[in-house]
Amino acid sequence: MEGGGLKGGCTAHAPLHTFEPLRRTALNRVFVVVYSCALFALLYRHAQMLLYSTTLLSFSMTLSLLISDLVLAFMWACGQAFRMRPIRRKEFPESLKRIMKEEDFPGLDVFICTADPHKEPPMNVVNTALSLMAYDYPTEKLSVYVSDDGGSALTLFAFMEAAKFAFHWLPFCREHNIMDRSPQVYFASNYHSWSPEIEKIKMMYENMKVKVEHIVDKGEISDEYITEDQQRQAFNKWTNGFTRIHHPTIIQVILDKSNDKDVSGHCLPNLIYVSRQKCNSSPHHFKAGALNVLLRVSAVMTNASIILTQDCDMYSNDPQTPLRVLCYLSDSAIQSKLAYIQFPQRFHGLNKNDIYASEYKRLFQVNPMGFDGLKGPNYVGSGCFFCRRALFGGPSASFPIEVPELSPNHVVDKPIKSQEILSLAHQVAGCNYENQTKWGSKCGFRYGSLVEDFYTGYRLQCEGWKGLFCHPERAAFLGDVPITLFDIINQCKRWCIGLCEVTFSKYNTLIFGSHSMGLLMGLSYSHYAFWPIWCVPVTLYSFLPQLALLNKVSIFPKLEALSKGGGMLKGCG
Ligand SMILES: O=c1ccn([C@@H]2O[C@H](COP(=O)(O)OP(=O)(O)O[C@H]3O[C@H](CO)[C@@H](O)[C@H](O)[C@H]3O)[C@@H](O)[C@H]2O)c(=O)[nH]1
Ligand SMILES: [Mn+2]
Repeated sequence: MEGGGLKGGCTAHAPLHTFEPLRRTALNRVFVVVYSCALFALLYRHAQMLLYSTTLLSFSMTLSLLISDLVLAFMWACGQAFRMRPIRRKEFPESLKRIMKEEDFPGLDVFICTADPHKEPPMNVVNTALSLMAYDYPTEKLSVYVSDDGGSALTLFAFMEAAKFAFHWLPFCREHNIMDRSPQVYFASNYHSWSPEIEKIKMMYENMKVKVEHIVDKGEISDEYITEDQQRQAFNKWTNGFTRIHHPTIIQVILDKSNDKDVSGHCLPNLIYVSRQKCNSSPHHFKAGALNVLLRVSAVMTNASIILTQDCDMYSNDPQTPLRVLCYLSDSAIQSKLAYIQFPQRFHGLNKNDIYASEYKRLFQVNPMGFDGLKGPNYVGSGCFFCRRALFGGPSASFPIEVPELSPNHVVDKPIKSQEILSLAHQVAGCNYENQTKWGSKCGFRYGSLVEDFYTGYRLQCEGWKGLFCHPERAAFLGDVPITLFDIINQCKRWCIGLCEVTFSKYNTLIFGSHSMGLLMGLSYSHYAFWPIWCVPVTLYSFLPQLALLNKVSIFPKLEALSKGGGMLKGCG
């Protein structure tokens, strides 16, 4: 990307970031050559066997072997692209202060997506939001937007409670310099010493938790919990005809940085609840649709130049994360083409040896380093900081957008709760707003695949944007893995369908991808896009040995046959 060796964005004294190639790269390249020769020999043998086969049985078995091994060889070849130039990066947030004052930090809009209060408990979503609101970042530059695709009053209620708790929690984190800023994680850990102050804030948290869990269990908010008129007005929007798939837009500014100060007098970040309009007649495009609504609503309200997209089950595990991001974004050498900075998805609650292999370490931690040495990692949906501009056209040309207020250059000069801002925000969150616009095709998060993250990152990189992989030792975010077999199979099915949608479109990673980004990037993306075809060799290989045994056919060469130089098998020949 930026040349070889140990390099980085340098100031006069210390670098903000460096990177170095991994040591085994040369060895990997030699291995690829040797192993490719072996693969060609194997495929040659299969082809020869096919030509010499005499019975239908031996023919079909050899053909199955040939197909399986062709698929395996193709997947292997794609995977090797990651090993051609893997790099490891390091950033030095402590050097940041020397070149940048806090007043000059860019704005940061955080997007959290949730879709179902029963599958994604509001208490978890609230913990994610609190951990992000408590970032070590100037609060007047920070806004947190919550997209509720479940359109649930329970989620809104949970956030109203969370806002009250934030008045105490944020100054508490700052004063005690706490690392675990998700209250649930902090109070579950037992390393902090007891003090009356900790006990007091823990009580507050427990009270909130009991209240929220109680209303979620009951499925409705009883009158006793609604204390303010403003709250009552908000909940009145849940009228009789309101369902999760058919309802009007609800936008609620829960915290407003220009008015709300925490108990120590510091301003609080904006906290905005958004449930976009849903109607049976127009497609909602799942998470990509939700993110595009947030992109527009946030443009109208705050229009920060950096956006963090976050799944509701992924809390922040390190309050310094945005400073790491600034180490890259403030480097003018890479700024102009940089679309996003991806952190790995890491998970908590796995047992030490991860016996169910839920960590997907290769997918989320190893392969992205390989991508990073080329044009950058794929976007994985959560833990990713975008430059807003990247979602509005290519690196050299952005196109005019239908409403000037949505443009990334627009400066918001009205209070967030003003009537003009609120009515425009409602308008851009409507379900028919995107008709006849470029949203989802050229602008914003891209539609057309169930894996909108993979597809969006891919399309951005095809346009010429670059990504960057940031993998600090302490996990920046920690999330949940699916824990039931049903959930895992469902996730797997969703990913496979989404990837097939990309593979069988005109944006095929092998053809379009290699053409736009070069062969290695095309192969790397194909390693994911073609992931569903693993099922071909896995299925064939699980039946072949039994069939061969039953029919007394041997499918692997015998040593003596090989030493005679023929390689033909008695049974199959
Ligand atoms: O209509 C929808 C569906 C989902 N979501 C949210 O999208 C996120 C991811 O959905 P989930 O069902 O948890 O999918 P996973 O397979 O666990 O997620 C992985 O795969 C997705 C699709 O590739 C990515 O979007 C995610 O970021 C990535 O973590 C969650 O926060 C949901 O609340 C919505 O907002 N609206
Ligand atoms: Mn998930």
